Amino acid sequence: MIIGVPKEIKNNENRVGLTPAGIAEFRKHGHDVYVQATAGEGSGFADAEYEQAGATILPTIEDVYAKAEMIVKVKEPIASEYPLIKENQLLFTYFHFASGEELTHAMIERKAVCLAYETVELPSRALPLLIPMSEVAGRMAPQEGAKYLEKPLKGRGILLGGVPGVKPAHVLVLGAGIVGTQAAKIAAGLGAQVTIMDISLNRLRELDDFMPKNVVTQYSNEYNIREAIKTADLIVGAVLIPGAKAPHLITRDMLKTMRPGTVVVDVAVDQGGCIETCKPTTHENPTFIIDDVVHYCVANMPGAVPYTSTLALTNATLPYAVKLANLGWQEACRRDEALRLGLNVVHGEVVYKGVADAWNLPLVSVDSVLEAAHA
Ligand SMILES: NC(=O)C1=CN([C@@H]2O[C@H](COP(=O)(O)OP(=O)(O)OC[C@H]3O[C@@H](n4cnc5c(N)ncnc54)[C@H](O)[C@@H]3O)[C@@H](O)[C@H]2O)C=CC1
Ligand SMILES: CC(=O)C(=O)O
Ligand SMILES: [Mg+2]
Repeated sequence: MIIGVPKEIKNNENRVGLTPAGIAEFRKHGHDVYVQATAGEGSGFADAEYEQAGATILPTIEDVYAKAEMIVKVKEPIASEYPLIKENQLLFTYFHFASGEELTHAMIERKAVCLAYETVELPSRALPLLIPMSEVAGRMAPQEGAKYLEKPLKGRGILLGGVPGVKPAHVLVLGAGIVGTQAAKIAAGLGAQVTIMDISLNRLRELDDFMPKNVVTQYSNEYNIREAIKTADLIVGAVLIPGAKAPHLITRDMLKTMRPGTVVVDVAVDQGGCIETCKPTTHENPTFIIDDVVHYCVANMPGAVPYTSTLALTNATLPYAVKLANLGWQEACRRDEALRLGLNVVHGEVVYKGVADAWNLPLVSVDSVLEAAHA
């Protein structure tokens, strides 16, 4: 198969879809890989390293899309990339369709095969291609929150860990999955008083067993959230209903009950956000203020730490990408239920329920597109 790796063009997105080690793996299996010039630079990989590993460097993004049968990248295509996408081209990347109506319609129109990292799902319900970036974003959330809590950045002016004789900050984490757990762990490590909420009691039981004493678990419901936000200094949004729009756990009216300078880091913004007032922001301009609450809603947080993130992401994606190249997407998805769940939009049809529901589009069964592709 011919694989293409374009340079990411989203604001401050410094990750890249394949490392030189990934190129070597593809070459071992007899595939050809084309990498856009300087695609790996932001993650510390020079063109020469890709070439040594067996890739061909192409000068422009147009060249890469024109050559490739499968595109391996990081973030969803953005508008200038839409016209480059070819019918039947396989795109293996994050899409977050449930928060991107224009993107959904564009991919339907291009008749591409969109296999989304974030909905590849194991029988255990774990999301193996989301986990590594959730680990990164979860660990970043208290770090970013701590920064924006500083007074010159419009926060309350409170130190997460306090000091002897002065109370630490209160950090509220909504969602106790990968992002939430990592965020709670780091916030606790910095000395904050942490409350973590989830609707899964089993998950809260697990956390209760291994979290330090300054992390308290609490069931997530509107009553408890309304109470907790009154005293929270930093709120981390970390809920997920896979492939679907995030529920709004903090609504606009609730902001007025929060203290001025409270910071919300809505990591779930890539699925629409769990705080109603969150809108996606960029690393260039990460925050905005509504009702004196500082909103940090960067949809590609790991893009800011590409030296860590690219390796973490490609460790997880590469075996799946190689499987897709070896077998073709149809056979790979027939054999691997996890990959099959990654199919979101195929040849102009929406095949993932969360996406169809989000934009009121007809849902077509994955089986029927796999059958059609077989025929
Ligand atoms: N902004 C960014 O750069 C990044 C964003 N993310 C996003 O972060 C979000 C969370 O991801 P993960 O932690 O990997 O998901 P996860 O599936 O591991 O955890 C989500 C948790 O939310 C819980 N939940 C669902 N409804 C809830 C409710 N009403 N109240 C409280 N908890 C509820 C679930 O029970 C689950 O434990 C996703 O939207 C993901 O795409 C992940 C990485 C980077
Ligand atoms: C998961 C995601 O949206 C990211 O890593 O950017
Ligand atoms: Mg207020």
